[in-house]
Amino acid sequence: MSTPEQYDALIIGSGEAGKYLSWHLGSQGKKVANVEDKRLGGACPNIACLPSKNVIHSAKVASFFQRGSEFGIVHGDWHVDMEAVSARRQRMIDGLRDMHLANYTKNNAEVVMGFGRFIADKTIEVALNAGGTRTLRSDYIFLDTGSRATIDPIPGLVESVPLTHIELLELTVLPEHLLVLGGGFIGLELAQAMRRFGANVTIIERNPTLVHREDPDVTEGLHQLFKDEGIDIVTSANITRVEGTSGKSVTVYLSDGAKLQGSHILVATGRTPNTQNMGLDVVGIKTIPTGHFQVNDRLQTTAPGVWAMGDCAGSPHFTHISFDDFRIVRDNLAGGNRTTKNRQVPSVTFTDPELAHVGLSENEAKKQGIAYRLGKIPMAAALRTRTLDETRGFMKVLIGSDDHILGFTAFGSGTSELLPVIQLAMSANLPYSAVHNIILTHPTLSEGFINLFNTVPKKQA
Ligand SMILES: Cc1cc2nc3c(=O)[nH]c(=O)nc-3n(C[C@H](O)[C@H](O)[C@H](O)COP(=O)(O)OP(=O)(O)OC[C@H]3O[C@@H](n4cnc5c(N)ncnc54)[C@H](O)[C@@H]3O)c2cc1C
Ligand SMILES: NC(=O)c1ccc[n+]([C@@H]2O[C@H](COP(=O)([O-])OP(=O)(O)OC[C@H]3O[C@@H](n4cnc5c(N)ncnc54)[C@H](O)[C@@H]3O)[C@@H](O)[C@H]2O)c1
Repeated sequence: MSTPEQYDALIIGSGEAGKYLSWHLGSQGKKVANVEDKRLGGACPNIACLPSKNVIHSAKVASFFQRGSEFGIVHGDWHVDMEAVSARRQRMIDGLRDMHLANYTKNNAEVVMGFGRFIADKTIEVALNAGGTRTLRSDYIFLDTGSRATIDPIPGLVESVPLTHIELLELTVLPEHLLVLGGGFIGLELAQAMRRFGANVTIIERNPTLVHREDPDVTEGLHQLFKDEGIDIVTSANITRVEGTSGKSVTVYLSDGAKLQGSHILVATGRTPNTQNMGLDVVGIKTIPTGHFQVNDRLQTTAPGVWAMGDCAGSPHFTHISFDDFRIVRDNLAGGNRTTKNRQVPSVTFTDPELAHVGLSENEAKKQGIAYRLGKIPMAAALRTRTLDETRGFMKVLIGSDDHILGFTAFGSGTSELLPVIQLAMSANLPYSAVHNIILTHPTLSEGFINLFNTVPKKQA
C-alpha cells in the first residue's frame, strides 16, 4: 500500500448528501475529498430528478399544443423535435455541472474522480478514472453511493438491452411503441411524457393497480388519467420472458399467454443500492438483506467512524431525504442529537396532474387502526383550477381526534406547492384551524384549503 494521504473527512459519492457534506466541511476549513466515479453531483442533476422534470415539462408544452383550441389558440402544423428536447435537457445539465464545480471550488472541497473502496481500517483506495490509484485515509468517512435501476432476472430481459431512465431521457428519436416495466414513480412519470410526445405506450405492472400502495381514489384517478391520454395499462402481469432487442423490436410474454409487442422497453421496477465491491468486509461494514448499508437512526454504519446517507443507507429514495440525511449528520458532528426517527417524508409523483402526499394515507390509517375525519374536495372546488382548465383530481385531508392533521393527499395540477403549508402545520402540531383561518389570496390553489377544511366533519360532542 502506498503511503496514505491524510484527510479530515472522506466522502464517497457526490449525490445530494455527499456533496452538501463536502461543501459544508470544506467551508469550515477541513481538508475534504469527495470521491465520485461517474457524474459529479450524483443522480439528481444528471440523470434523475432534474432531467426527468425538464423532459416532463417539454411534454407538458406538447400537451398544450395538443389542447390549443381549448384555450382559443389556433396553430398551424407542429411536431415534436426530440433532438431539441434532448438538447434543452443537456443545456440544463451543463449549467448544473458548472454550478457544482463552482461550489467545490468556493468551499475548498477536493473532487477525486474514481471508484472508492476500503482496503484497510479508515483507508480508501481510489481507482482513478484517469488511470492509477490514490490511497486516502481519514478518521471520518461518509458513504453516499446511491442506487441504480434494478434489472430483474427475467429470461431475455438483460439480452434485450432495455432502456433505464438514463438512456430514455437521452433519446433523440421518439420510440414508436414503448413498453414500460413497472407502474411506480419512474414508470408513470416517463410513460406519460413519452405518450405526450406521441409514442404509443404500454405500462406492464405486476400488481393489480398502478402505485398499488396508494388509496383506491388515487389509483382510480391515475388509471382514468392514463386511459384518457391513450396509455395502455396491463396489471397483475407476470412476465415469463422477453424476446428481441430494445430499439428494434421487443416482445414481452406473460404467464396468462398474452404477448405484448413494442419497439423499445424501459425498466422502472425499483432500485438496487450501490454497495458492492467496496471492501466492506475489510472494515466490518454490514449490509441488510435489501443490500443497503446497515445504519442506526443517526446514520452510523457498523464500522466506527463510517456513516452512510441517502439511497445507499436505505433512507426513502428521494433527493430531499438524502438532503435531510446530510443535515442530520452535519448537526450530530457538531454535537447535536438528531435522528431519522419519525421524520416527515413528503413526496410528489410528477405526473400531470401531480400526486402530492405527506403523512398518513387512508389505507395506512385503517391498517394502523387510527381514527380520522376526512375532508375532501374535487380540484374544481379550488376556483383557480377553472381559470386554468386544470380541474381534474381531488384534495383530501385526514384529521385526528385532537384536530391535528394526520395526512394530506392531493392529485391535482400544481399541488406539490401546497405541501409546505400542511407540513408546517403538522410539524408545529397546529390544529387544522390554523390553516383554515388564514386569509388566503384569491384566486390561488391554496385558497382551496378553505373549501377543503370546510368539508371536515365537526368533532362529536
Ligand atoms: C428518473 C428518476 C427521477 C427521480 N425523480 C425524483 C424527484 O423528482 N424527486 C426526488 O426527491 N427524488 C427523485 N428521484 C430519486 C433521487 O434521484 C434519489 O433518491 C437521489 O438522487 C439519491 O441521492 P443519493 O444522495 O442517495 O445519491 P446519488 O445521487 O445516487 O449519488 C451517488 C453517487 O455515488 C457514486 N458512487 C457509487 N459508488 C461509488 C464508489 N464506490 N466510489 C465513488 N463513487 C461512487 C455514484 O456514481 C453516484 O454518482 C428520482 C430518481 C430517478 C431514477
Ligand atoms: N417524483 C419523485 O420523487 C420520484 C421520481 C422517480 C423516482 N423516484 C424514486 O425512485 C424510486 C424508484 O422508482 P421506480 O419507479 O423504479 O420504483 P417504484 O418502487 O416506485 O415502482 C416500481 C414498480 O414496478 C413494479 N414491478 C416490480 N417488478 C416488476 C416486474 N417484474 N414486472 C412488472 N412490474 C414490476 C412494482 O410493483 C412497482 O409498482 C422510487 O421509489 C422513488 O423513491 C422518485
